[in-house]
Amino acid sequence: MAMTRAHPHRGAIRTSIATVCLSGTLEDKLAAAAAAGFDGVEIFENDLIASPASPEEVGRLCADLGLSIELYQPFRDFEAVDEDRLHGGLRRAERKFDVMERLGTSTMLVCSTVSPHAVDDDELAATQLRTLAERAARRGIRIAYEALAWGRFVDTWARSWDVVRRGDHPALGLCLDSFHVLSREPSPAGIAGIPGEKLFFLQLADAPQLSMDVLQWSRHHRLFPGQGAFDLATFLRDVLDTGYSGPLSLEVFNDVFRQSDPNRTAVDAMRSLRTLDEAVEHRHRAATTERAAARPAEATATGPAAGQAAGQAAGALPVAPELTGHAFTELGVDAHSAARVERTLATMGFAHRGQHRSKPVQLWQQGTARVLLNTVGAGDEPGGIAEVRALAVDSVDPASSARRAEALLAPVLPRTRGTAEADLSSVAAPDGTAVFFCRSGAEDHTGWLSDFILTGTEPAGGTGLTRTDHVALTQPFDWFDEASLFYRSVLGLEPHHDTEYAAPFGLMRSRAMTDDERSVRIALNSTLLRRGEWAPGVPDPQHIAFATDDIFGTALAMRERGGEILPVPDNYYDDLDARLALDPDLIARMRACDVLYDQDEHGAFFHLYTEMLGSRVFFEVVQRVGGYAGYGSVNAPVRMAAHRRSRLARR
Ligand SMILES: O=C(O)c1ccc(O)c(O)c1
Ligand SMILES: [Mg+2]
Repeated sequence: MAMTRAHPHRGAIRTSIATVCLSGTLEDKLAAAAAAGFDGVEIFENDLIASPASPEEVGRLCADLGLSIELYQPFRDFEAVDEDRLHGGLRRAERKFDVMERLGTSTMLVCSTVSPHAVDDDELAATQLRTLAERAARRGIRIAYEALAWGRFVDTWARSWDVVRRGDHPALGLCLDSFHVLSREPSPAGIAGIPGEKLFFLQLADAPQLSMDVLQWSRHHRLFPGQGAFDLATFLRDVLDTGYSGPLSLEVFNDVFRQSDPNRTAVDAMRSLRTLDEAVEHRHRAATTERAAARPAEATATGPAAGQAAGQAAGALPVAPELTGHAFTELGVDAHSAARVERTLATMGFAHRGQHRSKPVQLWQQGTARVLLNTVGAGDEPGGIAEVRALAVDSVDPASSARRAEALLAPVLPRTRGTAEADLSSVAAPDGTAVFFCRSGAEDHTGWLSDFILTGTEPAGGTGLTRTDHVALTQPFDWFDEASLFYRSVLGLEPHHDTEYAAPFGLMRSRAMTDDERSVRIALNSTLLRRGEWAPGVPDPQHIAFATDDIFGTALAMRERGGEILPVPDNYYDDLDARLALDPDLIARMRACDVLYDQDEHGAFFHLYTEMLGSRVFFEVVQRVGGYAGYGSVNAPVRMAAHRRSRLARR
């Protein structure tokens, strides 16, 4: 499906995905690309070679699926060689042109050579590419030349552009691949100066910032835009400014995606492209506004382009409505765990405020922190099931939030609606967690609280908890990048906290996302490697963190009510003293209350944990002082070891 928004310089943007991004056979990949709504594909040669279908049949299959074949790739190690090798290369190319003709595609990607037989002579490379382009042109084919970041000689976009310019043939143009460009030059200058008609193809990929061999980086760690560290919005903005009118094509080599359900990966890919498109649009608007402000006399000149973009935006992705907080978090509990979770909530100062009119769901509340306990069938988990089933955010416009989620291909969950029950929209996150969009204070159905028969009585004094600070979910290794893009794009959050740390049962990776106002925070954790069978910690723990303005007051009040706080070892406090030389009285108070500590350039962070409740859930209490932006992940290994210890003690 073509993106409905048009760039001011051009028509509707076509979307495309390289078959190499997806797992399976060529047929699996094409079906997945089509189902996710892509307009076209890049056919990766190995996928065709392994297919029993003839090129004509593949062409027809694509046509039947509504996919255009945007590119055939890769043609390698052609240029800057001696005459013999040139003839061999031209013969090889003619055979591939035959295949392309049969497929019905007209752009061939040629990667800059890595051959030991090539020579360092750009003039020769240009001349030979021109010969290739002449042959291609006779067959109605174009050559898109791409600099691999590890090319033997041509290894930057600037040098590939120089070769293309020297080659000077209408059927010879450039392929830009954001990975090769941004892995070498995070903010490349000059791309916008390439004439759009010489830019034949654009491949998009993101990647995490890694210090490693660039070929390994590219072949194993590429990600979809928005999942890594590259500034793709600025890059794409520059490319579109050239007047480029080809497709936006994703080309991601990734070890996990190569093994994942291609339908799922293709949806992730499309979500990424739609979100990138939106980010580019923001850049465009910001730039237009800046220009208009700087040069008022020219405001009318920039007006029409901006107007056109804004007009086209109707029907595009609904902007992410402002979020105002966590509305509730729903825990699934069973007969074994329910009593323990209820007792813990009570000792934390929560009151059982209401009962759902028709479902076995309790509402527990303190301040605006709300936990729903949904009794689910008994399982065979020791200690009982306790897990996060749903998280709900308060949105100023829940209907728009839901429309945005749908436009980003989030699976909409069926509404199980009874009489006088909230008609809340919810979608499924990649790990199955339901995400609800509410307006807790509203009178209409989004005011979901009216579904509960409230006890009427305000509970007598809590422990000082005011709101939900964050919800932390452990993601299966394979879904981490997908999940982080999901929460970012669907909820309009920005990632601002990415860390890795060594924990007792493996290396962990943590990424948190939040809105501008920091009213909703979601933290995702995962192991850095797939886990084996030895995973004696708590499998995939989840937690809800509640905010307090006085951690010591909260801790004492919890203890007065018989609450258990996760014990922290003395070694921890000795180290805190050694590292940070905090006021000894403060350390003594933390030690007495099992409160952990962290600080950053903005402020300080105090936090404490409960024991593990049932299979995988625990609670945290946090106090942020002076704009501390993190999550205390430096202390997570201490917490994990403590949870392990108390689990063993309870056996
Ligand atoms: O890793 C490679 O060989 C390879 C092939 C084709 C591409 O477009 C690319 O970016 C990399
Ligand atoms: Mg490429």
